[in-house]
Amino acid sequence: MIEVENLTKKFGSKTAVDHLTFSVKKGEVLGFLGPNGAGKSTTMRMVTGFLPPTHGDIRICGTSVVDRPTEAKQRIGYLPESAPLYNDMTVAGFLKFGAEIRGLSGSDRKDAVERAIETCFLQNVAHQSIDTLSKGYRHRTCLAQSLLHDPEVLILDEPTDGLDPNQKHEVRQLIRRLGESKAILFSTHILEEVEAACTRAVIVDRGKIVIDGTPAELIERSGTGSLTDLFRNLTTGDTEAAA
Ligand SMILES: Nc1ncnc2c1ncn2[C@@H]1O[C@H](COP(=O)(O)OP(=O)(O)OP(=O)(O)O)[C@@H](O)[C@H]1O
Repeated sequence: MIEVENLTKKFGSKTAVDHLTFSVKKGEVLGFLGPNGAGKSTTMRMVTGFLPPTHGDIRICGTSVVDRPTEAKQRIGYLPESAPLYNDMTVAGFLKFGAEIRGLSGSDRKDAVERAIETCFLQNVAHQSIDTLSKGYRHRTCLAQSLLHDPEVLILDEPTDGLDPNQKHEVRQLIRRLGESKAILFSTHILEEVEAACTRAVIVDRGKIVIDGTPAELIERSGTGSLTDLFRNLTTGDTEAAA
């Protein structure tokens, strides 16, 4: 459902993403790992059609994001790294607004908002103003907006960043559950997330994939049973600092 082929992004003389090729099938949750500056967010922004690639293409359910971006984006739910929220709206009001933007109206809009609230366990805060929410609930509200149109593909940029351990656990379980019927690509630099939420993971370093496998395969490849050791052996540390 997600096919990334030879995806490359250059910013001036800097190559942020370097000929990446991978795919994600329905029922797969692909963890996208790498150190700071490895090219994760740049890749996510190209996959979701917000940034044009220098080379390469992305197909969402067979539709090219480069050639037919509007059609491709209709099948994607996207949680960006710094997800935007309107603080003066209530949770339900924000989701209703999001559903309207997605072209839903009448009972379809009402059903979409109710389903997103239920899926992300937002019932208790549905009528609360967003500026009064804890970080975890704000995060879940952002996740809920990405689900409104029941997309086949979900792209989540560091979906557990800044959450406490209980909230991280809940969001990982939610990702796993959603992954049963969708194709999910999510970026993280938290290694425990590979075992907790992914069916497969890739590690990128300086814009290139350095390993691709199931959590069990990655642990075996580490030689020590530690994903941290594998990560440290395959990556070069902070790319910004290295540059
Ligand atoms: N708009 C831009 N202009 C110039 N360079 C950029 C731009 N966006 C990203 N970069 C550079 O591209 C590289 C990859 O950045 P990116 O944000 O994709 O990394 P990341 O893996 O998401 O990092 P982090 O884990 O810190 O979020 C970095 O060296 C970054 O400085």
